[in-house]
Amino acid sequence: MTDRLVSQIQNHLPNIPVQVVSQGAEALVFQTSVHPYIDKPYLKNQGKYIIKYRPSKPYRHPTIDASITKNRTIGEVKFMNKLTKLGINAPSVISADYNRGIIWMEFLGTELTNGDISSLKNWLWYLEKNESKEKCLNDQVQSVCRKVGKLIGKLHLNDMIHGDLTSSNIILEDFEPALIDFGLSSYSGLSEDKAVDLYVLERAILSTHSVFSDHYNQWLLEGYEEIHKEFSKQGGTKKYVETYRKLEDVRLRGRKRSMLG
Ligand SMILES: Nc1ncnc2c1ncn2[C@@H]1O[C@H](COP(=O)(O)OP(=O)(O)OP(=O)(O)O)[C@@H](O)[C@H]1O
Repeated sequence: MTDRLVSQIQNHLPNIPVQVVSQGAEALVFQTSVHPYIDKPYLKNQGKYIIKYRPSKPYRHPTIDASITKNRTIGEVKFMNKLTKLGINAPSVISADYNRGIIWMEFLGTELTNGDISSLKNWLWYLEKNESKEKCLNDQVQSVCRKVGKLIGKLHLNDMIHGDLTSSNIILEDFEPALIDFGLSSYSGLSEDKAVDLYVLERAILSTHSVFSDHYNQWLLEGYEEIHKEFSKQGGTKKYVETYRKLEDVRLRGRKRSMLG
């Protein structure tokens, strides 16, 4: 399966060495050392780039498949470009081939001591496995969680919804978080949609980092509130209160659903 898809991308991008990073339901992610045009000095991690490839789905009608691939790729690129324009940390798009479902983007993150990529999930897991409780809950962890909350707050203040917030879709670069994976992203000013985005992350933190999830989630929300208060003249505080209220509703619905099975 992966071999077939790797040879597909190699047909699309001849002579570009690629290394598989991950295979999701929707896309394959590769790492490459090659920039499609020139080395751009403003990008971090020179000589390391990411190629996200949405392969065609053989079970879909070819015309519909081509249209879905093209629209999703355009949607993700537009979303990422808007983030870059707004100064919200996320990889910069370098190049895209909409018809083939390819996005060439900036590589973010570093290697942790154990060789894993510095996603929030891997970093917290590393601490949880190797360090004391004190270190897992120290000022640095608290500061990173608050920064993540602020980052998501910035996104929501711009009426942008990530759609798949998890600790693996947050990459740390010098302890500064950046968002990745905008395959399910959308635009909405509704507090309900923002609350669902927060709830998805809250549940992801609970299941992935169960021991300290209460602390992490509390700090995330504190950061989220803080950034809204910084924009209180633009209605930030009101927006925070509305979204927080909705979050409580969404949590309640979630609890009812799990009680009913
Ligand atoms: N810009 C980037 N810099 C560094 N690593 C990245 C970048 N983009 C993606 N990755 C790596 O590739 C993995 C998968 O990327 P992404 O989540 O965008 O793809 P996906 O196919 O939607 O994944 P999934 O279906 O698992 O959510 C990430 O977890 C991360 O490890």
